[in-house]
Amino acid sequence: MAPTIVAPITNSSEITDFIISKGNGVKGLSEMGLKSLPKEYVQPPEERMSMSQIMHQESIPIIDMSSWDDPNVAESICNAAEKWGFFQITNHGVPIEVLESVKEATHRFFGLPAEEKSKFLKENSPSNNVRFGTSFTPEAEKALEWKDYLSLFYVSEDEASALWPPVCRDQVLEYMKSSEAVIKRLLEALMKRLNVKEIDEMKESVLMGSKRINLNYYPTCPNPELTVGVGRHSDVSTLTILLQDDIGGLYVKGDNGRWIHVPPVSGSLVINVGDALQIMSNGRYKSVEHRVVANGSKNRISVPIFVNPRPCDMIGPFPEVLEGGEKAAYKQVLYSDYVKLFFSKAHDGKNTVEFAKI
Ligand SMILES: COc1cc(/C=C/C(=O)SCCNC(=O)CCNC(=O)[C@H](O)C(C)(C)COP(=O)(O)OP(=O)(O)OC[C@H]2O[C@@H](n3cnc4c(N)ncnc43)[C@H](O)[C@@H]2OP(=O)(O)O)ccc1O
Ligand SMILES: O=C(O)CCC(=O)C(=O)O
Ligand SMILES: [Fe+2]
Repeated sequence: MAPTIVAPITNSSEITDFIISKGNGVKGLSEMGLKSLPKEYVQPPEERMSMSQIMHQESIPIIDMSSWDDPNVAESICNAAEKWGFFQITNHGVPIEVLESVKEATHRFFGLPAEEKSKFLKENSPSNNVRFGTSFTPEAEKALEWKDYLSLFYVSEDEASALWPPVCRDQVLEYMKSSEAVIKRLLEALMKRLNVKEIDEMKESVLMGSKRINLNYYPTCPNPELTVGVGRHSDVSTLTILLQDDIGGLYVKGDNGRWIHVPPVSGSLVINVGDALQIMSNGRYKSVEHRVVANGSKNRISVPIFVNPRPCDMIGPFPEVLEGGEKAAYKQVLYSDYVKLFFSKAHDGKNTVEFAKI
């Protein structure tokens, strides 16, 4: 096949057109072999990661879930959710082959030609529930983020069969299905500590009534020190179950404000508390700021499953948490209002949660 000749991209509108409108993403830009970072991606110094901000001696807990019935396991999960808001789990019951095949499927999707991927851009996608994009909210961001993504909001198997990209659909569905048991176990343990004895239908809906899965692709970057893969944010989910590959680059904010690396552990899943669980637990479990650095020599992928309330659910502190006389720190908010606020602005740390504070 004759090589495609690509003219150099020089100005801002050409960048936007090539990356956003034509569906090449930052992957397309990276593959052109550009020597320096376009100015649109240069983050202000306070948003870049410097070595002095990293705390090398700390690490988030790694919890072995093989003896699930041992009360120490549930205890470790709740302690980690209170102190760190982040932990890794091993022996979680999701087969390693399922994890490997969803990673392969992610590479397959991003390996498609831009014309194929652009069928899922917001303007072209057959549904709002399937979206291929780049950065986070390019229209609201002063500086763009070095990441492309495919975001899939799960409605039903039938909808997924009809609308999700066939190159990754089955593997993504399998990963979602096989992670259900561990998600339930985690939530059961976390609820017990909140005095919620049973996860009835109402609680199940508000804790895990909707799911979104993102396939993230962070291409090699010419000046990784000047930009970010994902800027500082907390997730708006109840819990996030994240599969990362073996490259590394995810950092979590520790309680002294410095950043702790989440090292890839083969076969593990990273779990983090989202804003919805912080609100429902009245602040007992913490959604913690995290970010992803760009990489100068390697492409990285990650696959988070965001476990959420349903968009139509009202969320607020559970009555069981307030039974002992604790004052509510958050009001009742409509979850879709909360998520729309999150998606309407650039990443801004933990600011979204202010919307729900009393
Ligand atoms: C992408 O990079 C990210 C993502 C994240 C995500 C972290 C999370 O925690 S995701 C969990 C989000 N929660 C849910 O999906 C819960 C359930 N869903 C909803 O409540 C709704 O689907 C909705 C998201 C509120 C959308 O409501 P709808 O009424 O259908 O309206 P839309 O027109 O579809 O969207 C409204 C508005 O939201 C933005 N948006 C929607 N989906 C996405 C998406 N997948 N990615 C980015 N932005 C999205 C968008 O601004 C829409 O406005 P437009 O004018 O652009 O249409 C963490 C870190 C990352 O880097
Ligand atoms: O890629 C990662 O490791 C984390 C991505 C993330 O924080 C997100 O998609 O919300
Ligand atoms: Fe996140």
